[in-house]
Amino acid sequence: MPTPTRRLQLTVWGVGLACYLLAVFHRSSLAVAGLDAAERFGISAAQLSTFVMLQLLVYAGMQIPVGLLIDRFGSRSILLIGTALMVVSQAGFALVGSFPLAVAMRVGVGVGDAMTFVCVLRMLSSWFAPRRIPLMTQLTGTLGQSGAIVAAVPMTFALGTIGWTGAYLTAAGVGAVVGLLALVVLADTPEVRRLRGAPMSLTGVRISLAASWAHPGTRLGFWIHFTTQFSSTTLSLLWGFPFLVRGEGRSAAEAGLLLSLIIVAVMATGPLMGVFIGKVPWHRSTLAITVVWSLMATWAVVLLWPGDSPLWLLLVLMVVVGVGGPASMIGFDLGRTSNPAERLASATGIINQGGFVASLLLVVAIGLVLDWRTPGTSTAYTPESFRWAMATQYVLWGVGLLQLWRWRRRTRTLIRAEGGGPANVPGTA
Ligand SMILES: N[C@@H](Cc1c[nH]cn1)C(=O)NCC(=O)O
Repeated sequence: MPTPTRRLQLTVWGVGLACYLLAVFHRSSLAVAGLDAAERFGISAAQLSTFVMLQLLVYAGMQIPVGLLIDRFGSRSILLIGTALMVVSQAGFALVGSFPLAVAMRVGVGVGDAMTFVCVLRMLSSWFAPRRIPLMTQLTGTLGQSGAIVAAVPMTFALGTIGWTGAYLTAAGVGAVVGLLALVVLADTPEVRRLRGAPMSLTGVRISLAASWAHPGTRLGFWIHFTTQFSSTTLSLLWGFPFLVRGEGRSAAEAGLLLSLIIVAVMATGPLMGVFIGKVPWHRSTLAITVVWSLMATWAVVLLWPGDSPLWLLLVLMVVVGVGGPASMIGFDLGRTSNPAERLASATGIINQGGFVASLLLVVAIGLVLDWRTPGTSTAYTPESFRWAMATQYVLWGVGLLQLWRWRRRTRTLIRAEGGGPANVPGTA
């Protein structure tokens, strides 16, 4: 294949990244508007959290269909549909006044969001040489997370100045501009603008998914994503603010700054991890396991600390939690090196479900435990109830680590059987 110029590669990557950043922005744009949303739709805090749960549910549930659609219709087409869906739904969210319609619009945003990341990763694997993909993948995941900062700062400003409808319509407008850019610039591969895979019967779909799932590398990728990401997703999307304010006695301003540190840690460590896994692919899972142990240890110190944790400890916690994000991307690299191109997107979709399923389970578990440990129907959760609730993470880490070890052993055995080894991991050269 003719090598595309570096400039063209970077242009395609930049536009794909802009689409993903926009998806993260749309996904996070409700986090700063909680109070306005409660007032606008006349809903309680519990109903507000259904938005987040629904969003995670839709995201996770869409991953396999989206992966299959990409393998069949190409990443460009699916990415454009996803971006258009987010624009229309976000515009609808700006205009509707009832809770059920608002929920329907958030589902639309969630479906569009679910289509974005897997498309961008699939496109990268066609545009860049295999040795560059780990770094480009990390850069995409890392820089894309800044969409959450864009959602936090300018969105708060827009809500305060031009109001709900103006702020969400502006967000939709920005999305439309990025969508147009994607329409003009993106191509599935350097040679083919609109790639189409073979039509798939239901049996074909079943066989392809079963083959991806049967590969130990896909399974290892799934469990890496499952185990490393949920702490940061859950804190960022819902429980971080109440945990820091009610559970750790921090002011609202301190809590906001601490949560922003998660994104700073993502930005700082993502590229380093990309370089590491590109150079020592054999130890991708070792790095993921190290991050999981660090998460477990740091959370243990915070939860066992007598009284409120000191600020330095919460700073460390946010950094370690942030590192979990880039660590989860290791899962995608395992998916890439374990599956052929024609089922790469569906394998990526399977892996991408891991962290979001775990986050959904955790969001629900924290809510249930908080209610269980708080007397009556009060939502004045105590620091003690937050300790119990946050400790539910250890169940997910326990299950995840066991599976991680199991599938890492099998993946390594398979690589050795195929003639590879520590110095020579197939698909990484
Ligand atoms: N693990 C995340 C991305 C990430 C990278 N660094 C921090 N987080 C992930 O799976 N992303 C999928 C998505 O749609 O955001």
